[in-house]
Amino acid sequence: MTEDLLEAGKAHRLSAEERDQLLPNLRAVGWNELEGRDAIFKQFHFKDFNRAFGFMTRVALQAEKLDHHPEWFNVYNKVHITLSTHECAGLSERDINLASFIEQVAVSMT
Ligand SMILES: C[C@H](O)[C@H](O)[C@H]1CNC2=NC(N)=NC(=O)C2=N1
Repeated sequence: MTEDLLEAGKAHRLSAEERDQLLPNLRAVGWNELEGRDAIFKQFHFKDFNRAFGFMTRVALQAEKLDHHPEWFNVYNKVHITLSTHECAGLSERDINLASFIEQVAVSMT
């Protein structure tokens, strides 16, 4: 696996310029910045628990591959996800990449 894929190296908190460039696409599909914490958040709704858990399973396998894991909450068909990077105590490119992957999976599950 390439270093790119594993995103080896230290994560850095996104600069204001990087945020201006990277966040609008995610905002457009329902991701929002949390207040009081440097993280992004989105609520997903699926048809039923099977779809929700299938979605979570696919995200979990990718998260493990990337060594970057979501904070999430599930009840029945709802999944709430918060993304942030512990290493830099805030939002990094790893969160943007995982959010983009999560969007692809969500689209394929709805
Ligand atoms: C030791 C291990 O590499 C780290 O704890 C990884 C695991 N998963 C992680 N997930 C998230 N969201 N942020 C991290 O900084 C992080 N770090």
